[in-house]
Amino acid sequence: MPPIRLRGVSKSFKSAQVHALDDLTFDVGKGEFISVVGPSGCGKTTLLRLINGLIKPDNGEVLVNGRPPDPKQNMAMVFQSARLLPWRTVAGNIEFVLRLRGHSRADCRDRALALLGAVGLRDFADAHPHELSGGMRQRVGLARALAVEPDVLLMDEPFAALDAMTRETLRIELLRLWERRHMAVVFVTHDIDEAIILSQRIVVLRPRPGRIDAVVPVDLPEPRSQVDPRGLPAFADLRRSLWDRIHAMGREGTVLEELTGAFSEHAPNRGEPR
Ligand SMILES: Nc1ncnc2c1ncn2[C@@H]1O[C@H](COP(=O)(O)OP(=O)(O)OP(=O)(O)O)[C@@H](O)[C@H]1O
Repeated sequence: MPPIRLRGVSKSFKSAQVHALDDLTFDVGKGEFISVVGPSGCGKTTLLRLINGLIKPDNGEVLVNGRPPDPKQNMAMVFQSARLLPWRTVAGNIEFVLRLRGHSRADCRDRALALLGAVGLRDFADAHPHELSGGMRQRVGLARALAVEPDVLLMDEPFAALDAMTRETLRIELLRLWERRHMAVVFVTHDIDEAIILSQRIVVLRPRPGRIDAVVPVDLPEPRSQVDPRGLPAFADLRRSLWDRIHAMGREGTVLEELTGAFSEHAPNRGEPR
């Protein structure tokens, strides 16, 4: 059984009369890194919330390690902002999660320091969140997520609020951690290049209701923490084909506005008529 399995999953928000997701079926394999892309409102965050069990599907089945999602499972989520406890130190934020899992005080401290070392923040263990930059706080968020040794890691646009250089550094750090630990990752992003750089497969969603438009394999060299694929012709081809797919959604007249807003920063041929 793969770590994540979805079969015919649909979800509506009746109060808002929104049919958010319709008939989603796919698996995420052990140690697989997949990204989910699609225009604003196509249901990416809803998909993550279904996988971590915060909400339940109306139809179909979501299984994590063969069971319905349960907060006690080894699963972690990273959001766009790290949501740290401001009154705790950096190490204290990680220790807190470990204490909840029943680790001894001394063990928590050792583990927290090791994790902070892994994300390059060992020297900031006793600082408070307000003393850190946005990128550093996201690193702490990542370390805290890894503290539970998740076999499923869900990430909702974790680098979207960061500047380009910090984003680049954190991508490489994430890849290094994933290459070492090989957890199953579902990474939501608006950034097509980021999706290609990080993933082994990309799930493209189309909106209203959110459906799978395609599941695209990324056949580029690994380990990606060492081989930057952006100069390769295969990268350009894949980027082009993803963009063609997304523009085709726009031509169908369903999503042009959202696409222009959400994807324009990275669109090839920006501003050129198509
Ligand atoms: N709790 C909720 N109640 C009502 N409607 C909701 C709720 N959560 C999501 N929706 C609606 O479901 C649809 C999908 O939302 P979702 O946040 O999953 O999209 P998204 O692809 O993550 O969007 P974005 O890229 O803008 O973050 C949207 O139309 C949204 O308004």
